[in-house]
Amino acid sequence: MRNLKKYQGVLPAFYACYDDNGEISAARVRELVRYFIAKGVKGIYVNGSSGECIYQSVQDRKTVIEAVMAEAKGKLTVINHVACNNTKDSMELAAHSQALEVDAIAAIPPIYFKLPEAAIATYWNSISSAAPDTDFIIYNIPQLAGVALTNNLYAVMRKNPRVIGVKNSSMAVQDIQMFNLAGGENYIVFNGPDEQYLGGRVMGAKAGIGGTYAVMPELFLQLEKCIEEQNLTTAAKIQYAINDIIYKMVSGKSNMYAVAKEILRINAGINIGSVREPLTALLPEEKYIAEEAAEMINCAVTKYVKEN
Ligand SMILES: CC(=O)N[C@@H]([C@@H](O)[C@H](O)[C@H](O)CO)[C@@H](O)CC(=O)C(=O)O
Repeated sequence: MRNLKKYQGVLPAFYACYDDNGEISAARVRELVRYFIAKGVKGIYVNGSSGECIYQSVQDRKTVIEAVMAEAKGKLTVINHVACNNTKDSMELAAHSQALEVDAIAAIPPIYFKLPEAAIATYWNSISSAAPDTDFIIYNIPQLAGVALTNNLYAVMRKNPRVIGVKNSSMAVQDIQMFNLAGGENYIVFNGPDEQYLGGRVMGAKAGIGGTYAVMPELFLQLEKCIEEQNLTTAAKIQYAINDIIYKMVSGKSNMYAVAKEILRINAGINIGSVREPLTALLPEEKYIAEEAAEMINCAVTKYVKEN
């Protein structure tokens, strides 16, 4: 049996940290890592959707994970997403990740062209072969990738001994139950949609990776604690508070990650820049959205964390 404990818990998706010119800032990456260490999360998921990987170069992504590991090694579980939508660059990032001794690499399927499952398996196994000593996590996010992981493809991938599980961001929580049943105790499923962290954990996910954890890690840690204690009544209340905050964050035209970065400036005094075009930066007339969400977070933390 594998020891998957280092993955079991709350793992915020790491944001892209840019300087004032929109270039990757290693210093700001390291500051955000220190923030997560101080918050007591289990680990971080780097260079994923929340990390704006789709809009970054291979060198950008190498710079990010190098700065992350300089600060996080030995202190956080680090999963690095390496898919680049072509096999060659993805393998280069996989090999680079192994050299840095990340805990695991992850990969979405190839996007744009809808490839047959055999081609997807070849793509993933080629990436994994470039990091032969590193755990491999399948990233299922059909609403963005346009390709869904099936039980058949998951069975094929479990023949690769480096595959340890699935980060499941599909909105159908039953997918978590399906993949958890298929893999059993020797594999892990991570819950992807933050709005259904509770549902995903109840249906079989043993951990969560999410794009909004960064602005409210205390709430997800308290939610996880309530789940572990089987206090589902309070767990539901915290999940509802989290969802109200997410709905506020996405209530305007500004990209959610631009809003999230403003919340970090307001609540944590951390400046990690804006978002990279074509994502929409925080519109001046929508700054109130971040301010109100920041206040909602502080109120929920006082109510569900500090008073307990
Ligand atoms: C479609 C999408 O981005 N899903 C997010 C969620 O965490 C999402 O941000 C959250 O549920 C808010 O809608 C994650 O599942 C993916 C993610 O965090 C990442 O890859 O960085």
